[in-house]
Amino acid sequence: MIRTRYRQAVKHDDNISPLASDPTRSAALSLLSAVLDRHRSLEDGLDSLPPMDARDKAAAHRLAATALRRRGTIDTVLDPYLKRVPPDLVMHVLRLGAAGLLFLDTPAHAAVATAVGLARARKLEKFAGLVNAVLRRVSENGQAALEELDGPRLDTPPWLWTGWGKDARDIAVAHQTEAPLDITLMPGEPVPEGGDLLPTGSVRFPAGTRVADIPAFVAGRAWVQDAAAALPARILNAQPGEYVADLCAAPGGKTAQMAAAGARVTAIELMSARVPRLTGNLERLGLTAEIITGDAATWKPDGKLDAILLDAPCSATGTIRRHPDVPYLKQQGDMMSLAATQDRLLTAAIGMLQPGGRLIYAVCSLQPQEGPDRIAAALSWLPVKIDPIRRSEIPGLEFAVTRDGFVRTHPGLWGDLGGLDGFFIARLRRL
Ligand SMILES: C[S@@+](CC[C@H](N)C(=O)[O-])C[C@H]1O[C@@H](n2cnc3c(N)ncnc32)[C@H](O)[C@@H]1O
Repeated sequence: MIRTRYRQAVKHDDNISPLASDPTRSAALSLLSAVLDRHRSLEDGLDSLPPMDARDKAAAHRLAATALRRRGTIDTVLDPYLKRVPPDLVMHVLRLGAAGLLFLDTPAHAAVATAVGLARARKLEKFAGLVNAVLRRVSENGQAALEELDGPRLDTPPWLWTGWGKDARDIAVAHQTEAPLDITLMPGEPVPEGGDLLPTGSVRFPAGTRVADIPAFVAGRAWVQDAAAALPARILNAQPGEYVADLCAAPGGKTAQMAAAGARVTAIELMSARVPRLTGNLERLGLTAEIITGDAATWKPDGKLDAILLDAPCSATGTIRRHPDVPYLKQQGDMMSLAATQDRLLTAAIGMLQPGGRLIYAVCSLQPQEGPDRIAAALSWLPVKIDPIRRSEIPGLEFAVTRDGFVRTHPGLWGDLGGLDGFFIARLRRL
């Protein structure tokens, strides 16, 4: 049955529209290939694109992100129409075409014709007939096929699903939709038009809002930061004049929060390539911090610190709805080395604090090995105690405070407000 369909479909080759490949689809193909074939991040892929119109680039990003977000579902829909698995690049052309057809309301003739044009432009003429035939089938039958499929499950790698325990389905459902745009405002800045003030203080705009269209951002009075990512610095609650460090700082959202609160901030960043973004962001906001390029685990502060924010390097599985490339860049096997790095940073951080000083440990991860397990380990060998986070410290998210006094957010929470990234946050005090 499947093979017959395929043979019949190939005959449609004669009807292919001569529409040439457009820059958006060509860029989207490069992005998809960067992530799936070369295991580079979407962000790196975007940086490597040739100069192009900003709107085309944004559209390419959206198309590639949708193909990644829904890859399991898309591949399942395509499968019956493929006699053999085609070469990777052809498969990506099909994925992009199907993403447009199934999830982005691209009209059938445009989705098919641009995919065929793209195949030809990439010297894949031999497969133009296949692309045409398969995508025609998807345009005819794809929506009906979708109704039979468990999208959240298909689009989530099993090791992640297992790690998310009872919340897995809620999280996976939330990943199917593009995240809204959240910003943090400088103290005293009024809520910009079109934005909704969230109970935790962040301001939210609908998904797809261009940050360049928000006057407060353009004026250097706001920065992009998910509502959950704004919580660690809010909970740290740096006071004017306090000596604090942001141990893993770039691109600087949390450094900016602490500097805006009037603290004396030292921001440390290991990757020199990420430092210009940190400095650039602070300059744009007119904020000051001492910036150190180096390993936070070996940095020595100028005296003991009042407070530390350790936003540790992690698997970033809490940010999948914003970064749908994460499941293709990280693997279960990475957990051990990330946990070891976090333990090293936690140990160093405690040594920098004055007695009674507070440490906020945060990870944008949903994996237990990176959150509660690291705190349990720290409690067993470091001179620290848990300082439980109180529900009143995160208004509107009281239910995210665990029995142990940690904060655990995930994208399935706040569903009516548009969700939020997954974070684990703990506050420790040096004994
Ligand atoms: C989760 S990101 C930090 C995000 C940042 N706190 C913010 O809110 O904008 C982690 C950062 O830590 C940096 N990093 C990783 N290991 C580090 C180390 N040993 N010392 C300092 N920075 C490190 C990474 O390069 C990355 O920029």
